[in-house]
Amino acid sequence: MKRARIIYNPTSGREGFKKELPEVLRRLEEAGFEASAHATTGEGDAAKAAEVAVERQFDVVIAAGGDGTINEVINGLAEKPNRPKLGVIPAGTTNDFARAIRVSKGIHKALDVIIAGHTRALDIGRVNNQYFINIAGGGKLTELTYEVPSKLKTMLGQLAYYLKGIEMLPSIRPTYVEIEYDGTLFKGDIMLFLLSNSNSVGGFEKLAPAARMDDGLFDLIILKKTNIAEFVRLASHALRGQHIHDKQVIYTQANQVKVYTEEKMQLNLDGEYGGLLPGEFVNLHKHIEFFVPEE
Ligand SMILES: Nc1ncnc2c1ncn2[C@@H]1O[C@H](COP(=O)(O)OP(=O)(O)OP(=O)(O)O)[C@@H](O)[C@H]1O
Repeated sequence: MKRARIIYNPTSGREGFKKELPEVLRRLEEAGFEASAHATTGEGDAAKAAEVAVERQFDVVIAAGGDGTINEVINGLAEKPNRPKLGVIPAGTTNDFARAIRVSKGIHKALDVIIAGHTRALDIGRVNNQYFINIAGGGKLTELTYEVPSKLKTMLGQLAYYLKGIEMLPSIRPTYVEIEYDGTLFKGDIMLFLLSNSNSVGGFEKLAPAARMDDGLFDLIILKKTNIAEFVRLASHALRGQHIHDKQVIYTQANQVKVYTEEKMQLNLDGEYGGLLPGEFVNLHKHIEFFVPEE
């Protein structure tokens, strides 16, 4: 019998998963799994729970929560040699990663995908000793994702980010960076850089239009120094995927990217604070097998 370990964040989103847990366990048992669950207790706990699940030789790990929880679970699995298959149940405020792998938002629909059993090996990113699945970035602008209080996010969802973004806009300054990508060197002042593994980022579905999750490459976006008016114009273009040809934007693909900074620059990994740059990013090709809908 296959064994599945659910790792869920009882506080994420509108706390909906907790209520559904008994039914989720029942359905997994009915589908032939021996299933058990771990409720995370706070920061870092989902990663630890994932490591324990590998040690206990679970065949499947199911991460239920927002992007933060899935990111932690990946961090717990990434360095292990015998990685279990990973199912994702989007139950957070931001579920960019689930959207990227076409797992729809309802808990039971997501569970259907896991029970159906179709999997695909996907790339993940590593920077210094941390892992990310969807996106890494730096620059003042990316910092707004963790300056939004989580209570506000629970209440307002995506809107909370936009409100915070508008509030922060006047204080966003460019930063001098040197970015080396697969042998090419960029030097200059930037508003932000993003390394994306998927094309679904913070509600911008067309931010990295060429991104594929199993091509061994990141999509690299560098937004050079702009004023506020230019920035607002570019953001509206980005919603339609029209930013990639702009002269203020570098858009390319790379397997390895090094980012050097002189002043302090925070690293954002999947929407959470990931320490300070500099960093060396590597795309780990088809590193984890995910349950995805059959195309
Ligand atoms: N029991 C808990 N109490 C408080 N925080 C927790 C608990 N378990 C996990 N967390 C933290 O919540 C973070 C965010 O969770 P997650 O991404 O699953 O949900 P979310 O609803 O999208 O949350 P957020 O909107 O805050 O990103 C996790 O990275 C983790 O540090």
